[in-house]
Amino acid sequence: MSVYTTVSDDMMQSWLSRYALGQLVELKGIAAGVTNTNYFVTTTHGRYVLTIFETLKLQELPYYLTLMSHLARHGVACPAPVADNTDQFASLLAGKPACLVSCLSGADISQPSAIQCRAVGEMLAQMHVASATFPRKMKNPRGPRWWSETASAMYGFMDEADAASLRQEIQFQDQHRFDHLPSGVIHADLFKDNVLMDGDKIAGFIDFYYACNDILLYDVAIAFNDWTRLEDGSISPERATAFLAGYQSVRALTAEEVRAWPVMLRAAALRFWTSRLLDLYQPMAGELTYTKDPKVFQRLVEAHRQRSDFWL
Ligand SMILES: Nc1ncnc2c1ncn2[C@@H]1O[C@H](COP(=O)(O)OP(=O)(O)OP(=O)(O)O)[C@@H](O)[C@H]1O
Ligand SMILES: N[C@@H](CCO)C(=O)O
Repeated sequence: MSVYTTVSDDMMQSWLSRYALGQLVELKGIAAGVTNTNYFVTTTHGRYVLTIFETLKLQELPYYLTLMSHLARHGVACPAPVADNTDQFASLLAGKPACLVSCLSGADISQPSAIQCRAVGEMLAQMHVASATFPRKMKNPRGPRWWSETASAMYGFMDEADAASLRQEIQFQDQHRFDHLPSGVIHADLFKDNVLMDGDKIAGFIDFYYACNDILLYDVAIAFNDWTRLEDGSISPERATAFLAGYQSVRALTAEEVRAWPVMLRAAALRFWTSRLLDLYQPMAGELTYTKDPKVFQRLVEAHRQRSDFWL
């Protein structure tokens, strides 16, 4: 259950007076989610999602919220933040930064079909294209420097063979730089649990709080590694082909991107291998973590090393 910050009906009603959204009808905590507190808020005007940010600061929010607003305005399926009477997307509630966004239909799915993978690939490309005109910039806090430094702090916790495999991957990635590839705004965490599906349609991408400016192909690889992976850890060729066809139906990959793809798949898997190791061995104080298994991404890195077919 992740309602870390409790909001009473009275607090909510009073905070809602900042908005042109009518009167509070119902306030209901959302159990899913790990990092933030989320509520469904029904008012006399409609249904919204309240997010209370447990770690991000008020001054850090404009990048993410104006990005979501920009994307929603361009027709990308994602929640639209609602501005208050002072034209701000976020303000303090119960002493923490909070915002309201539109409530989407649909639910996340764990076993996507090829058709659903195609739809996600297509919407991801739409997001990349639409964000080309987004003016703000954010560096990726979890790029190559971050994973090198984090891995150095993890080797001591790992058994020797696993540490050697991680070291090998960091060294391999150090020999490859992608600064020449197309870059832009990336979601950076487009896993299955961050997409709400309504049948075969994308109801919306959510959880933009790792979004940043980086290589577009890296975003494609992050989503690909999660959406096309079967429960046994192997990549489904049907899902893989459909996902990439969906992406390329909107934005064709350049020849340089196609050449970089095998290395990028490994980089994207390395990023989550490292973050899961960090969550396992050095969880943040007070954080409620359902620790996710780092081995899943270790195995994926190692499988990508052996591959000769990359679905492109
Ligand atoms: N705009 C929305 N419309 C409908 N449901 C939403 C919306 N935003 C979030 N949700 C629901 O709330 C749940 C939790 O949201 P989310 O995954 O963003 O939580 P978080 O704690 O902020 O992030 P994380 O779990 O990635 O750390 C989602 O699984 C989804 O069911
Ligand atoms: N999607 C991440 C967790 C949130 O960043 C993972 O599965 O490791």
